[in-house]
Amino acid sequence: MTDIRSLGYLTVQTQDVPRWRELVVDGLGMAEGKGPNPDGLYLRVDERRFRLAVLPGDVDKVLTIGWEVRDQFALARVREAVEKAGVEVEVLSDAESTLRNAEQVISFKDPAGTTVEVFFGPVLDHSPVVTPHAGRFVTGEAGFGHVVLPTPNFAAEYAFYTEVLGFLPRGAIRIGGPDAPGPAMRVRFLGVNQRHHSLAICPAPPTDAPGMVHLMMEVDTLDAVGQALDRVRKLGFTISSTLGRHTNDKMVSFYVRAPGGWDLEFGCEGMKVDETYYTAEEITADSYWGHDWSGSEPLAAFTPSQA
Ligand SMILES: Cc1ccc(O)c(O)c1CC[C@@H]1C(=O)CC[C@]2(C)C(=O)CC[C@@H]12
Ligand SMILES: [Fe+2]
Repeated sequence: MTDIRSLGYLTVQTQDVPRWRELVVDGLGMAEGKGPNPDGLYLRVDERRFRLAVLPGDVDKVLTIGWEVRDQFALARVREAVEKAGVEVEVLSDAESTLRNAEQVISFKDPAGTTVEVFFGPVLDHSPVVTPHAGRFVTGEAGFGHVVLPTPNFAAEYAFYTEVLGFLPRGAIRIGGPDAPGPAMRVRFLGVNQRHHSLAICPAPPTDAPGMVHLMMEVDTLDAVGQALDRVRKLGFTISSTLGRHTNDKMVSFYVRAPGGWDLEFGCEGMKVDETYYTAEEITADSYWGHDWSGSEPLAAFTPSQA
C-alpha cells in the first residue's frame, strides 16, 4: 500500500484572479481564506488553511499538486523511492514549508513536468468554514478531490505514479470507445484511499506549460451540485459538460471551464472503494446518463504547443 494518503492541495497560476474568485467563491461556493500572497486567492472547504491557491502571474498554469502522507517517516520513504527512481528531490526549507501550511514539504517533477509536492503535518485553521452558499464539501480521509493530468509520455507517467509513488490502479476507459481501431489508448484512474480516483492520467500532446484536464471537488448533496450549476451559468461560465452520472465512481457531476483552459468538475454521491474486494475494471461508457460534452470549448491540454 502506498504512503500517499490523499490529494492535499493544489496551487495554480492565472492571469485573472478576480474571474477565478467569481467561479470558485460566487459560483462553486468555496470559502475565501487568507494566505501569504496578498494578491492570491486562497480557498477553504474544511479545516485546512487552503485546499486551492490561485496566484497571479502572466501565464495560466498548474504550479503544484500536493499529496499528503501520514508523517515524517512516510515522507522519508517517498523521498527515498523517488530518488531511487533517478528523480531529483528538493527538500523545502522550513520557511517554504510553512508558506504551504505544512510541517515539511518535498518537491519533484513527474515525467510530464508537473511539479509534485508531498507533505506531512498540515497546519489547521479551526475557525468556521464560512462558505457563501452553505454547501458542504466532502474531504476528510478522501482528500480534496481528484485531478486529471494530461501527459505526452503516458507509459512513463503511469509507471511513475504506480511503481514509484504506489498509487493503485482503479480502472480505465479506452479513448474512442471499446472498439476504437489501432493500439489502445486509455485514460487510467488511480486511487490512494476510498475515493475511487484521486488522480487520472490522460494521453495528450506536449504543451508549453504544465496543464490540467480537470480538478474535481465533491459536495454532500445533489441540491448543492444543482444550485452551483445554476450559479456558474448565471455568472456566464461555459459548461463543458452537462450533469451526468459516471459509470466508475458513480458520481453525479458537471464540468465548468475555468480561466486557463481546463475544467472544474463539481459532483456528489461518489462511491467508496473497499480494497478488500475491489478489482480494476475497464468501463466502456463514461456515464450512465448525461455528461454531454458537445458544448465544450477545446481544452488547453489537448491543444499542441505548435498550434
Ligand atoms: C470517464 C470519467 C469517469 C470519472 C471521472 O471523474 C471523469 O472525469 C471521467 C471523464 C474522463 C475524461 C477526461 O477527464 C478527459 C476528457 C474526456 C476524455 C472526455 O472528453 C470525455 C471523458 C473525459
Ligand atoms: Fe473527473
